Amino acid sequence: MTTELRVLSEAERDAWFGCLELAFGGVPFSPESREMYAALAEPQRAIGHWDGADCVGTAGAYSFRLTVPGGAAVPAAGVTGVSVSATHRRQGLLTSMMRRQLDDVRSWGEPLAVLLASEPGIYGRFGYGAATTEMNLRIDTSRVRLALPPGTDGVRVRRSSPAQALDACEAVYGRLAADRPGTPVRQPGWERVPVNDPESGRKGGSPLQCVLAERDGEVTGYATFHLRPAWDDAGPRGAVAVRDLAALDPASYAALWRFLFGIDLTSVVECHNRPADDAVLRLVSDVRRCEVRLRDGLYVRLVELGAALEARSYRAPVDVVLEVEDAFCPWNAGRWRLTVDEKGAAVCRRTDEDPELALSVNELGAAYLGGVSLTTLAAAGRVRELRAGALAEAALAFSSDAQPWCPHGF
Ligand SMILES: CC(=O)SCCNC(=O)CCNC(=O)[C@H](O)C(C)(C)COP(=O)(O)OP(=O)(O)OC[C@H]1O[C@@H](n2cnc3c(N)ncnc32)[C@H](O)[C@@H]1OP(=O)(O)O
Repeated sequence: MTTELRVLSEAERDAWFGCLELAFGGVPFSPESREMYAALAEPQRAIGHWDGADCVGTAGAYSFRLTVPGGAAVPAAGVTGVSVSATHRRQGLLTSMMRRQLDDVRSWGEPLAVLLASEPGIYGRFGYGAATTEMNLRIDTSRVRLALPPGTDGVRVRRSSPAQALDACEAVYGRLAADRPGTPVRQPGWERVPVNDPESGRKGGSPLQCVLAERDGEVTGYATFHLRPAWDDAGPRGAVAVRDLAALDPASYAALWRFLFGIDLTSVVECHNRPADDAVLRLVSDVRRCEVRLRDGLYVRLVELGAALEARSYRAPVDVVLEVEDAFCPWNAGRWRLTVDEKGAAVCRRTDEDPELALSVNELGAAYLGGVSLTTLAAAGRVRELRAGALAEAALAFSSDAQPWCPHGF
């Protein structure tokens, strides 16, 4: 069987989307979701595999800018919509799309590609490393109390509709983005994604609800959530399913959590996709009644290794020669000297000096946003130290204070 791989044309969009929908089980997207994603789509950056008139493979790449350690927003291809028809799986179609896509991303001059994987086993072979961790939480609010910081009572929490709160929420998101590596800087249209509310996403809960935190009339935070109220003779049994929560200061942050903890007819707060260092775990009285589950989040692929390593800043000076393996993008393979000055600014150049650390591009992708330590990767046998001291120096330089996190899907 032969298939043709080509850039998507306008006329082919519906067939491309149909292939994607079927590959994920055939449950149709809601009309609103479909319209929203169609508006965000960048067809000139999407590719499809065609078997005659049938679309049998899809892959897209949003033109993101991603926050990296130090706060810069670096061009990154946001890989999305990857699928191969069940009739054509395990014949190399995905591999050929990843080949074409990474060549394209390189030709566009974007040093990074990033994605959220449907399954963790798929993308390592293409040089992606899991760089962020998502924390899922289930808090027993009938038992857990919050230690509120001074000023919490001065924050007003008021209801708004998600649609009306959109601009205020975006302003908060935008102010927080530079401090959180892994955050996509949202471009116009993307503000709709966190408030998109198809019935299938509610899991039996209410339509999306929203509250704003305000001080002196200024919005200082927001939370969006679904409610699944329930009760019986023994008391409240319902759940608050938090979709999003962000605040500009500790008092606003605590006020939002206090509101969520106190909603009548509920005894559980569930959160999906919180950052691994979420301060809520430092507010609670009983961490044992907060079930924590960690999973992989954003995967990072250094497409142009030198440009990528120069685009972020570092926590400490370092001068280290890296020996990098990269079978899928061989232009990155070989020795690179990374030199970081006192201000954290880096120069990364080809060298033929003796290597001091040996690793593959996957480990560099995992460590890139500062959330996965090179020391931990070395303990797992995935980084080799060839000069004593090089590992500790590089691990410190690569680390980030805030844990990297990607707050929304794409
Ligand atoms: C960013 C995103 O959009 S993530 C979404 C990914 N899409 C999905 O999960 C939708 C359902 N699944 C699919 O559409 C397909 O099965 C895909 C896209 C995951 C794989 O497509 P295929 O064309 O079958 O992959 P291809 O034949 O190129 O396989 C390449 C290699 O990956 C392996 N592989 C493929 N799928 C998986 C998987 N789900 N888990 C682990 N390994 C996998 C293959 O075994 C093969 O390994 P090999 O190189 O050692 O032989």
